[in-house]
Amino acid sequence: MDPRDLLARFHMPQLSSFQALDNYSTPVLGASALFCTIIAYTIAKMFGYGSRKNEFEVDGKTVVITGGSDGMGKAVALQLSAKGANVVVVARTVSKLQNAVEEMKASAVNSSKQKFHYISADLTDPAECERVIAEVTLWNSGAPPDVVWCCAGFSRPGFFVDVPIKEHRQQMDTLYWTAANTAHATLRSWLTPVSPNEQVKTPRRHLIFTCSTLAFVPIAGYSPYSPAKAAIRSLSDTLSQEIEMYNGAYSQRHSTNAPAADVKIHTIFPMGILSPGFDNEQKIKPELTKQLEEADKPQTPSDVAKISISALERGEYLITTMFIGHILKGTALGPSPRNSIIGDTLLSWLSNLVFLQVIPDLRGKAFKWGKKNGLPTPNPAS
Ligand SMILES: NC(=O)C1=CN([C@@H]2O[C@H](COP(=O)(O)OP(=O)(O)OC[C@H]3O[C@@H](n4cnc5c(N)ncnc54)[C@H](OP(=O)(O)O)[C@@H]3O)[C@@H](O)[C@H]2O)C=CC1
Ligand SMILES: CCCCCCCCCCCCCCCC(=O)[C@@H](N)CO
Repeated sequence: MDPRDLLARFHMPQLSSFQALDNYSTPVLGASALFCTIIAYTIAKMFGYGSRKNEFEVDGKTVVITGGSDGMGKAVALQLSAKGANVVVVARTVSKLQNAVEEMKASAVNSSKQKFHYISADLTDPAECERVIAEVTLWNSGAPPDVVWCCAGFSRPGFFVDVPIKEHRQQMDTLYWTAANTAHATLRSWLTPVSPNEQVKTPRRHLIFTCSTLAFVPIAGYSPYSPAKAAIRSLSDTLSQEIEMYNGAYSQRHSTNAPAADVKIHTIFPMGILSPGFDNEQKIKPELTKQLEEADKPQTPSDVAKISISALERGEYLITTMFIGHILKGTALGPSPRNSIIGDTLLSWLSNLVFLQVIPDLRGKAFKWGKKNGLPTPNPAS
């Protein structure tokens, strides 16, 4: 059939001709122009154009980074040091922490003013998290840190039945509990009531979690890991609501007991990060998992850190670091607070259309894998 007949059948104007514009009424053109402007404005906003205020000012502030001795955590530590922050890195291995402190000193923007410190602690132990916050407060002349960024964690991939149940529990400890313990100790310190006459001007504080897009979209072979990351996302959403009660009380600080500062919660959802932890997980990752995540092109720790910090500076809450990550978030926004009502709504519509294809595709690939290769051989680490 002649394509022009097809267009005619659907009453569509022939777009090859400029005269086609005459076929539209002024209101339709006006509405389209308005719609395009809103989209352009939203996209410009997403990339930070036009917003002057930095919502994540770290110059002269004190920042604690768990998992700050390696990978993404270390990259964050170096970049915040380059922006003038005093930084404390926390992890277990002392030698790696000492290296990170040396590197932070080298990247400091004002080395005479900035201070750096490390604390060796296993954050799966809640008492250790209390100690970290107490030690940092002492080191910071009695003031709690301004920013706490939870980055500790690693992935132990494998199929659910192949991974010993004890190791599933260990992943929950390493991922969820290191974050929840740190958040608990931090918020207990930040939310201590201060009486109106003891209030001093204190800048907004930030608690940041590091999740993974696997919290939005699970992939076969990550069952030890994804549930723990999904739990962090749920904790983050709960806290983002709960903290509003304290922020509300803070708004009345001159007449009633209230915390010393406003608090904001944020969560980062990276895709693959080319870190030492990633090299380890690749060694034991099932081949099917590698195939299912092949659309992911892992980013360098410093790219992930840079993109995350820029999003924090724009004041975002749920933060993804690349296009596919935005799509994965868009399909799972659920009840989470939005960064932009229009942008996130359009993103979720697009993502939900894309996922009509992705859901059966992932399951189909898993089925085909079993049909072709039979049962998996449990990997050597299990
Ligand atoms: N790599 C990836 O592909 C992705 C990673 N992520 C997440 O991003 C974050 C950073 O990952 P990545 O850059 O790979 O990190 P690395 O694996 O390279 O480093 C992990 C850091 O966490 C510390 N750590 C681990 N366990 C504990 C513990 N029990 N107590 C205190 N510190 C601990 C490590 O130090 P030490 O061992 O000395 O304690 C190290 O500093 C993690 O939360 C990870 O789950 C998210 C998406 C993708
Ligand atoms: C256009 C849209 C297509 C969507 C296709 C779906 C692809 C899913 C990719 C999932 C990638 C998961 C990366 C998580 C990395 C991670 O957290 C681990 N490395 C742990 O360390």
